[in-house]
Amino acid sequence: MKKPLYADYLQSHIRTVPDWPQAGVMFRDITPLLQNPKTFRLLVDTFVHRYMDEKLDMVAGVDARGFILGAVVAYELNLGFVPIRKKGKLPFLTVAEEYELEYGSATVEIHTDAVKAGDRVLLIDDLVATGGTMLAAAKLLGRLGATVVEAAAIVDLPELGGSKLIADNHLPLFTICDFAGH
Ligand SMILES: O=P(O)(O)OC[C@H]1O[C@H](OP(=O)(O)OP(=O)(O)O)[C@H](O)[C@@H]1O
Ligand SMILES: Nc1ncnc2[nH]cnc12
Repeated sequence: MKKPLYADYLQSHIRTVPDWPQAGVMFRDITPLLQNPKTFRLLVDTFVHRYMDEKLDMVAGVDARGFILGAVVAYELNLGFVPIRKKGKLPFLTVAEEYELEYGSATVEIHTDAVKAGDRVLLIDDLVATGGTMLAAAKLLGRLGATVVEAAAIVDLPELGGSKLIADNHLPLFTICDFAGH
């Protein structure tokens, strides 16, 4: 896939914090990218540019960093936004998907009326690591009968295998930059 315009510029505003939240993790911190008004605008516009001619019905964002990006992209595309949340946060009827983390497991949930059968949905998170979160979120949308047109994130960490897992599950994935070998 061709690199988006400004991919390197945007990537240069992602801060790496070694050994956070635990030893051995290189945490890719997107807060500087959001903090700077110029990079925040370019970031949002990169997604808007990619999807503005797609026939979409909804944007779904993943708890929590996917909310920051997903809501703004939805607004700019004149679409509604639905949250996919960690377990126990949504008040109405939900469906849930459990998925494996590096250690243990986690659960994400969506309201049963968040999307309709046949809806074409753009799924947004900030980052793909093992891919478990993005795949579980896509499964929830699939269980409600929606089509995930694409899963989108700012960052791919290919060494953790998520983008391959997502491709193996036939889910289209768009990311702006990756940290292979960094
Ligand atoms: O590809 P995976 O291995 O599933 O990891 C990616 C997920 O991990 C991070 O969220 P985290 O669970 O740390 O939650 P947060 O957004 O609340 O910080 C990130 O924002 C993704 O949602
Ligand atoms: N290395 C990492 N940096 C930021 N968010 C993450 N989520 C999972 N792994 C991550």
